[in-house]
Amino acid sequence: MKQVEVSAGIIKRGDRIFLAFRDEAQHQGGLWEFPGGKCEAAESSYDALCRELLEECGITVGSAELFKEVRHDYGDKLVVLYFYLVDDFKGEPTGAENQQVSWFDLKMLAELDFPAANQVIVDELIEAYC
Ligand SMILES: Nc1nc2c([nH]c(=O)n2[C@H]2C[C@H](O)[C@@H](COP(=O)(O)OP(=O)(O)OP(=O)(O)O)O2)c(=O)[nH]1
Ligand SMILES: [Mg+2]
Repeated sequence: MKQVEVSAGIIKRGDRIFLAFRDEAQHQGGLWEFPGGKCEAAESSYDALCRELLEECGITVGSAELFKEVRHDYGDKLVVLYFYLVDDFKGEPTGAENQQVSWFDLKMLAELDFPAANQVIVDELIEAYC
């Protein structure tokens, strides 16, 4: 089965989180995501995070720490996700690739639809900050 390593950023400012909406045509489309993407060969997960957040959201990561590593089998794809907590960044995040984006109150996250691999992250964020 296809296996991919992905870095994603939990972009946090106070008690709000910046999310992007995955296009219907994408794998796990029509769901909210923490912005990010696939790690390239010989690229660290941290470097992939910084590159993807610049490409997709136009921000420069100042510092970020690994929040949790999640391995999830979607049946058609095995995904290893490195979720980083990003609370220091330069620039104002936008949908730099024309994707729909929004800031959400942390307590709102429970109401949104995410890919299955994200459920544990949403639960832990609400537990930690709400
Ligand atoms: N970015 C991101 N991907 C996620 C999350 N949760 C989750 O299961 N995924 C899965 C969906 C995809 O199978 C994979 C990420 O792929 P991607 O489409 O974002 O990769 P990419 O930005 O490099 O895009 P591409 O141009 O290579 O298609 O990880 C999440 O919160 N953020
Ligand atoms: Mg992506």
